[in-house]
Amino acid sequence: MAEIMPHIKLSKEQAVPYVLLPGDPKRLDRIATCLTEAEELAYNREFRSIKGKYRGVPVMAVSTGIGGASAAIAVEELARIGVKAMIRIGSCGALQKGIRLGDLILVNGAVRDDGASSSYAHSIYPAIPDTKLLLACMESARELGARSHVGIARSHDSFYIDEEKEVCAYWAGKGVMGSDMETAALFVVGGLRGVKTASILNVVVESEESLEDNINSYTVGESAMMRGEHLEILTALEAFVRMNQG
Ligand SMILES: O=P(O)(O)O[C@H]1O[C@H](CO)[C@@H](O)[C@H]1O
Ligand SMILES: O=c1cc[nH]c(=O)[nH]1
Repeated sequence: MAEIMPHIKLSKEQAVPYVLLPGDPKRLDRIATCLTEAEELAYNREFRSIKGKYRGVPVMAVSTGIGGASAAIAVEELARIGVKAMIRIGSCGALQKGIRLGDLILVNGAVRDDGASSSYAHSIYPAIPDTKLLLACMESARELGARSHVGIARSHDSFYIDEEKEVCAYWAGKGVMGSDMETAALFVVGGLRGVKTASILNVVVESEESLEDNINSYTVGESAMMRGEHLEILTALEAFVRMNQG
């Protein structure tokens, strides 16, 4: 009997080497429209999964939910069933002026301001993507004509802290491009488990704008943010095609 992972509810028999990792389970519906032979595999808690093909290459997508803790569980269980490369398809807030809604941030390192990655390794251990996978994402984004920026993200555990404004200003001052909640955990856990990782973040809040307003319009609207999401999905899928070509 195939062992089924306790949270993602997937087994080795279902796994393919390449996986997209959105946070939001609903994003899988939009990923599915880019695939052929798309089928839902499982849906347990925040972990929803689909499988299909992109330009003939088998891929899966698994939602990680919000935060490093659940993302780390997804990465662990996916590594255990044989996944070799994972690209986060996330949303983020920009920390620098000039980065616009729907722009993509291709993360080349993450500030580990989350709890999950700290439970795996001291905070001086770097949260970095796989170089080849990041380069594949950069080439794909360029070919697709996506407005993209390569730089550092800060992964955190809550944006409702009393000092949020000051904390964001601090990291903006250090040149950090955007904030999300899962990239650091993905990079650290993936790195420790020998999985190639990358993270593409679609900007849904411009620097110093209202977080709630923009996240709300992201969930309902047809907009620059939705175009950004479509481009980040295609960028990741094209990167997997490049990886598959060797
Ligand atoms: O849209 P996703 O991929 O979930 O990413 C961002 O959105 C959520 C917060 O609204 C956090 O998970 C954050 O990292
Ligand atoms: O500002 C934002 C927007 C989305 N996700 C975050 O973590 N921060």
